[in-house]
Amino acid sequence: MITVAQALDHLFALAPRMPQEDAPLVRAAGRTLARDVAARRDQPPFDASAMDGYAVRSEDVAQGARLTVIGEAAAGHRFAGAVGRGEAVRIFTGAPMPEGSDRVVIQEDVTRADARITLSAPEDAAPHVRAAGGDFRAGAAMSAPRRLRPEDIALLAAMNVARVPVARKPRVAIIATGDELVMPGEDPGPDQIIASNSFGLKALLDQHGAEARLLPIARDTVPALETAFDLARDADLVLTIGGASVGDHDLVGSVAESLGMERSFYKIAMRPGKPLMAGRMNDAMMIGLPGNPVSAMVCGYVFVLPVLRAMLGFAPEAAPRQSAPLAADIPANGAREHYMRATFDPDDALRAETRQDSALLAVLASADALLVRPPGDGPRKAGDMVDYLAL
Ligand SMILES: Nc1nc2c(c(=O)[nH]1)N[C@H]1C(S)=C(S)[C@@H](COP(=O)(O)OP(=O)(O)OC[C@H]3O[C@@H](n4cnc5c(N)ncnc54)[C@H](O)[C@@H]3O)O[C@H]1N2
Ligand code: MOO
Repeated sequence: MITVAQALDHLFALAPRMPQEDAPLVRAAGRTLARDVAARRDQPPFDASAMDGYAVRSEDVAQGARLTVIGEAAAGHRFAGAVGRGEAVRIFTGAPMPEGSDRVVIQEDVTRADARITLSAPEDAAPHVRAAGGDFRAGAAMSAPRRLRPEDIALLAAMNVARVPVARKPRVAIIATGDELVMPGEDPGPDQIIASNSFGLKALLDQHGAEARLLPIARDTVPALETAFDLARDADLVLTIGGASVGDHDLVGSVAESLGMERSFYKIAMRPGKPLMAGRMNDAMMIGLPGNPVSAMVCGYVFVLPVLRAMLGFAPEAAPRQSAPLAADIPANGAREHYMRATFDPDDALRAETRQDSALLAVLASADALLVRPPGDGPRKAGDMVDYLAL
């Protein structure tokens, strides 16, 4: 069996990089920027007023000073003339500063009578002017790769980038396998259960930038699996769930190989998730996940998400780990890296769940983290620092 780190290296070597495509701004949130983009203009493009008030020359500002209002500047409408000594221009937030003026006195500090204003003691000495290019200059770059957040979309819009170069969404085909499975909402027979982890994986992958598709459940027969792989032909990544172990009905590996899958590895020294397999399948990549619901989800976090990020153009890196103190003693770990379901106490200490069976979705759903135990780790005491993956 190989280690988790070795498996990740193999997976990164198999992961196809997504081509670039253009997305309109309104569709770009959550997508991954595929190359650096540059601002097409300065922002603001002119010195602009930051307040509603009067644009003046700063040498004219004194308590009791009286100035003549010679015109108006509003956002989108500049004042055509210039402000001379003893003059002011009525101005509103966002308007270009008139020539000659270098300061805005806010209207709260002014008494107006017809075309005359009198300045009272100013509340502050701030000029209330936003300098041209003060936010960003033309040519300023947003660097790729970057998962575009709503604030990035706003910045791209201000940069006048209407179409955004993004990585194509990786197409992931998810194949749940097993005679015992029915879809949620169906009427299960007495020996049947509801397919669950396929839905969890789709949610996980879609949330992280994939376009995941659930194929019909494949029965434990060679023709059913062949049909499922055929339906997955256009995928960049084929994810199977179940049928990965050593039982008589575990056919996924052999059927995939008969269809041209070149296996890269099978079995990892980890718990849960041991019977993971992966390989190249024609132009796509195939990952065979173990069927146990928690095993499949844990492998989703530990392997599939880092692969997805690599496909989107991010550096090939393991899922980020954090550390926290243990809430209670835990016994020595075995020879496999253990991803234990754990919750945070109110004091932020991490508590391993007592029940760690890889079939228990309720335990996984109430967990905050996967506590990572290295292979052969000795017993640990409350207060010891441990690594975890946040869920
Ligand atoms: N003799 C051995 N038996 C098993 C071993 C082993 O090393 N030697 N490994 C065990 C481990 S660890 C795991 S994990 C499982 C993985 O088996 P498979 O990948 O072949 O999965 P299945 O047998 O098809 O299913 C296991 C379990 O999960 C349920 N399942 C499957 N798919 C789904 C789904 N989409 N949604 C919900 N539940 C699903 C299935 O009904 C089974 O209960 O093998 C152990 N056995
Ligand atoms: O590896 Mo299995 O995934 O331990 O339950």
